[in-house]
Amino acid sequence: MDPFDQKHFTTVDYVIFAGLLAASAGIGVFHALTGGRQRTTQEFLMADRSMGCIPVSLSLIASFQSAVAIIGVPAEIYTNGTQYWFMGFAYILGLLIPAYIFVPLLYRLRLSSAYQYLELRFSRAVRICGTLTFIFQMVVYMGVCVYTPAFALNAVTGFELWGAVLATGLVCTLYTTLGGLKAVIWTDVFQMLVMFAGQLAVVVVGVHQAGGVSEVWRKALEGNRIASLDLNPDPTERHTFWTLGVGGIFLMLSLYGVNQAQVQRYLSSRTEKEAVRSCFMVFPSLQLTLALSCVMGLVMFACYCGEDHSHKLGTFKRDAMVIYFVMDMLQELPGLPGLFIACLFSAALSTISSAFNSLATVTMEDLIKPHFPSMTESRATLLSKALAMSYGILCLAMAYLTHLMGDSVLLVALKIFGIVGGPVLGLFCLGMFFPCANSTGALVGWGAGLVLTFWIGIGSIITKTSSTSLLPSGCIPILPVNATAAAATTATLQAAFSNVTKSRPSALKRMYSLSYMWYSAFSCFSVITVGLIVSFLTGPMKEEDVMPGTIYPLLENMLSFLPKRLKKKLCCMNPLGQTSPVRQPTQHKDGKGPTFAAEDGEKEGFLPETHTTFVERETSV
Ligand SMILES: O=C(O)CCCC[C@@H]1SC[C@@H]2NC(=O)N[C@@H]21
Ligand code: NA
Repeated sequence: MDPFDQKHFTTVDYVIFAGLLAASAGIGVFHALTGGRQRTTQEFLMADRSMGCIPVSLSLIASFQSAVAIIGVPAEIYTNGTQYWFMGFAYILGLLIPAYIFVPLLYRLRLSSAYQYLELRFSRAVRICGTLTFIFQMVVYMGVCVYTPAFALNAVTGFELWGAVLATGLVCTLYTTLGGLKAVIWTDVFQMLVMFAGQLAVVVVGVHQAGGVSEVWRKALEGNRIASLDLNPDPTERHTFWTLGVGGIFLMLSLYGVNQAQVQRYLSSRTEKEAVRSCFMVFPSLQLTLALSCVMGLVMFACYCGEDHSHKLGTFKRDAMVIYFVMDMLQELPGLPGLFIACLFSAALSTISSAFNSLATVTMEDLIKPHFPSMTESRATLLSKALAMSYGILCLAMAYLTHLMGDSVLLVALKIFGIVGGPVLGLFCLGMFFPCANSTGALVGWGAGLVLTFWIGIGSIITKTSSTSLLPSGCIPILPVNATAAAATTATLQAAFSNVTKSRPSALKRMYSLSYMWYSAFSCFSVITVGLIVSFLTGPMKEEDVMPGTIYPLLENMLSFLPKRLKKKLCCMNPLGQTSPVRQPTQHKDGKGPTFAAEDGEKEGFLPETHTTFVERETSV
């Protein structure tokens, strides 16, 4: 069969695709007409803080599992082998740390925006920096998420590119604007199920067509796509156990620990326990989606033997190959191509709707409400809806920008999280774990982290040092490039690689070739290091000046074995020399702000002198 013949949809496929859009829109309308009918920002942005852990956990995954992962991961496995699967190790600490540290601390502060924490701990300026960084990250990321499925489809099936982008964007904007966070969470649940079904169908049919599991395994071994445990400590090595298993932890923390889209879901849970439980429940489903996409890559390899011509045709084509493979596999089974397309757009819709809603939330809570405290509830809700709409339009524009980026979509998305998400993670870690950090230190640290990681990220793109390892290819080429040209290209590339290893790369070159999986960790540590140095230079913060409930006593817990004097030096204890157990506010039952557990002689449930809750006291002072 001519490998270049475009795959065409049957009516069944279009019906399934239209069904997905209709069902999503329906859920949006349902939540606009029921409950409180989205009349308050508490409902529109926080789902009335009434959600259970099952929908929240599925929505947490769907928010950062877009078409990028659905087609980017199989393309990665197909080209470079199963090394990427070690990302699964990062999910362990990447979810345990949020469950034990970030979620309880942020939940008890009863916030709406995660970045309110930065004002409570540091200053208004630090909060604005966190908010603007988040907005930048999500707007760029949204562009990639809208563009990926539409582009890949157009490349393989001639599916009308901008028609798909428009349909996705409009339906998404509709139900996000109508139904608020409740609609976004429940559509995420529905779309997550469609994603599982679509990926499973491709894997089951693919394994069958490739001749069974043992056949897939044998071919993957022959084409050395089964990666061994690579403990190479070299940080410029793109994918090793360290870059994925350890570097990936910081990537996960920047998403599942401090990203507004995820924090908003924790805060929308009906109790702190539900929020923590939803974090734990993410783990098995996340491992399942990772396994499905990795196996899809191996099955694709078994069918096409991994002829790697992506370097010749630009890596973007590599992502389109996955769609080609799927259409090729499911061609004879009417309805399954439509199911996979529905899976692709479910992945995109669930991520984009989460992005719209969280962008509208932080814009309202962090940038607008502080300047218009007297704004009425109805106006605030109307403005939130207008914001969700305008972010929808903006994201269509960003989709076009993605058209210009040349990398594989998975790389683009993960680099964005590293470069932009890492510094925000650094800000939260600086605030939570180092009581002596002050807001000047936080601001300078944040700036340093952003500049440094942007510099490395841009540098790696310009000098093209992000090494895409060219594994030896298999047998039949997928895309009909003439053999001689391909052989010539591979030969010149190998020659190029050989002389690179001969000449000693300069320090700058080595810095540019830092694996993109280290960006999150690198920027996080830069922010903390610079933040602490500047804090000490400008007068460290005193323990009693730090807002209670904004510190996680990590340092004290870790240093508990040290003599008191040394601890006093290290993390500026109060003058009495003992570490005043930082009093964590407890969540008050009747929905008022956090209060503190009574100490000896104090009245249970309220702060001793003022009998007001913690938040009221602070604002009344
Ligand atoms: O799928 C996307 O839109 C972005 C790529 C994956 C983002 C990170 S990678 C670790 C974690 N696992 C996921 O499925 N998503 C996040
Ligand atoms: Na998604």
